Amino acid sequence: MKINGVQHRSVQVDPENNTDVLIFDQTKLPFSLETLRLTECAQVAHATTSMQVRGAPLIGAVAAYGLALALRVDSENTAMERDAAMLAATRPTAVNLRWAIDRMLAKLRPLTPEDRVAAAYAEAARICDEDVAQNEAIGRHGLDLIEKIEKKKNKSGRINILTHCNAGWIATVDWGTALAPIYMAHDAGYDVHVWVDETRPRNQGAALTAWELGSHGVPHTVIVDNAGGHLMQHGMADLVIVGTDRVTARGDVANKIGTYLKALAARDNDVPFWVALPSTTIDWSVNDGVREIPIEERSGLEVTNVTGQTADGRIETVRITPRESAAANPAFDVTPARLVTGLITERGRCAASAAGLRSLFPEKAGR
Ligand SMILES: CSC[C@H]1O[C@H](OP(=O)(O)O)[C@H](O)[C@@H]1O
Repeated sequence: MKINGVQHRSVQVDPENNTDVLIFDQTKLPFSLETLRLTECAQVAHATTSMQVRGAPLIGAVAAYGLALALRVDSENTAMERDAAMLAATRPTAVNLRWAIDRMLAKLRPLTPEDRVAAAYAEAARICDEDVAQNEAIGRHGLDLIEKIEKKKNKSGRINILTHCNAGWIATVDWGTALAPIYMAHDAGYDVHVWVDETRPRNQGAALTAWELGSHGVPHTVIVDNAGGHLMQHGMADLVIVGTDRVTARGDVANKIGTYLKALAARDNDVPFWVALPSTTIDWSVNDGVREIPIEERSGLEVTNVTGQTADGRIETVRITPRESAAANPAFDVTPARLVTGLITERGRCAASAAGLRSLFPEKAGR
């Protein structure tokens, strides 16, 4: 995505040394855009658990480079398997992380240790290039959906889309998933406006989606997470598009906490609820999302404290609850397929069902 006319990806290898991994520190946004230089595997793991880097497709891509960094230190089997397992364990819900590590190991295990470093960087680069192409295709298939909705509207041409959390270009290598169709619709001249769920507790919407859309000139309004149902009741949302961290073989969708509640409100108000994802987010090995998808439990401090910028520009974290109050912080929830209007993938749109997914990915049918 372009920022001030300069093309950016969310992860790249430093062209100066073809070794170090460069990401944006997403915990610094929207107040500053800072590049983080990762030179060893442990730094990749920390960046992932601390959410300096986040977003299902992106944490997979960065973990792939993390394994390449690890192999530079020790490319023997024992170290490779240990470092791969450590990276895969950094976050449990986004299947892209496990998928990327498994793909890297499948490529690297047959090689001699001497050949592994170069092969790892090359495979990680392929993962990144594929993510960009997949997300661009998601954008095109989502744009077609927005165009259809725009034609059906009998009021002003403005298309109001609600999104939850951040599934933009900064959550992927580029383009994003849920935001890719929005960028393309905006660039195509459609009057698109986005209701941006703040997305407590880490405020990925208020801090990241709002920053992304504002940087690209897309009209948007930040709202509290609990306002979405009201807007839908009053016909102020034409469409909901969200990203996802894991979709099951029957179309159940794990995504940022609060997504399920949005889907319930959308169903109650006949608002189309679409989920955008590259096929690397599909977990063909599970069906029942509520029972089978591991939900990350994060620190309660993310609930009891908030971080923001003071009037004189300082970044501060303050407590918003009594010290003695406990806090629970499940980071994701699962929306059953029955509440999902459809899935937008790089191969097109389909119903959130086993048959729908098989129609787009027949090679996975026999799994
Ligand atoms: C295309 S990002 C998909 C997904 O990942 C985000 O989770 P997190 O911010 O915890 O990494 C969010 O659930 C997005 O919808």
